[in-house]
Amino acid sequence: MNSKKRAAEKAVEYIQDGMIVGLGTGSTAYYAIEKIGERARSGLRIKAVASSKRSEELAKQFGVALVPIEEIDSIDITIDGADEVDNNNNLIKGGGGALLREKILASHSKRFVVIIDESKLVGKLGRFPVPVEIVPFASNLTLRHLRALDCEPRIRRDAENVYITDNGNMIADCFFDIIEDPEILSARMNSIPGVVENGLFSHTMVHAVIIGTENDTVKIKK
Ligand SMILES: O=C(CO)[C@H](O)[C@H](O)COP(=O)(O)O
Repeated sequence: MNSKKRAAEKAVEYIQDGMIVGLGTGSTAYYAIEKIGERARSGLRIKAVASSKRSEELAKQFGVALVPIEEIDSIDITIDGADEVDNNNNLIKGGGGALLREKILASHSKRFVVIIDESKLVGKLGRFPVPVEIVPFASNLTLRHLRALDCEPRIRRDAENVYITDNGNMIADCFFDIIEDPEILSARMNSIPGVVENGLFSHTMVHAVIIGTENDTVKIKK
């Protein structure tokens, strides 16, 4: 079993009967959704909300019952991947383009459990570009504001075309070197008109990080 799958399957052990479960997006979250489906077929009764159209499709494929997000008040547990995790459990997310819905789910979750392999661990964030969801209107001007934060923003493309999120927006991938203070940077980014949300997730949201290692075990970082 690979490391991502090992982390995902460990996280799924936290799920109990009757819970509302947030489904993440990406290749690690895939294994979690697959495992939740397996447990559902063995009798686990849960309802799920998805952070992307892709994860919604996977849930249907694996037989995970979905509930419209408008019908819930809170989420018991969300299980999701990350692109980088620093020493304090701050995250960069959104490599899969789903950061806005992922952050909404995480912020309403009693437990937000992050599943990664060891390659995602860093001392300080910044090796991976910070994805920022921006509205298409005046995106050139929004990029100018982002550039003033000392990064090189690039509009994400999907082969030939500009990548469009599930919310009809664009992603600016912002290349920094080292991010010294993710909280301040996140606040600065979100104060720019035209920015919808950014991919920096505060450690204050994170309940646990489950790391699948190469040697058949998982480590849990709180
Ligand atoms: O934030 C995400 C999607 O928007 C993913 O969780 C992140 O990109 C990690 O993906 P993977 O598990 O495929 O490495």
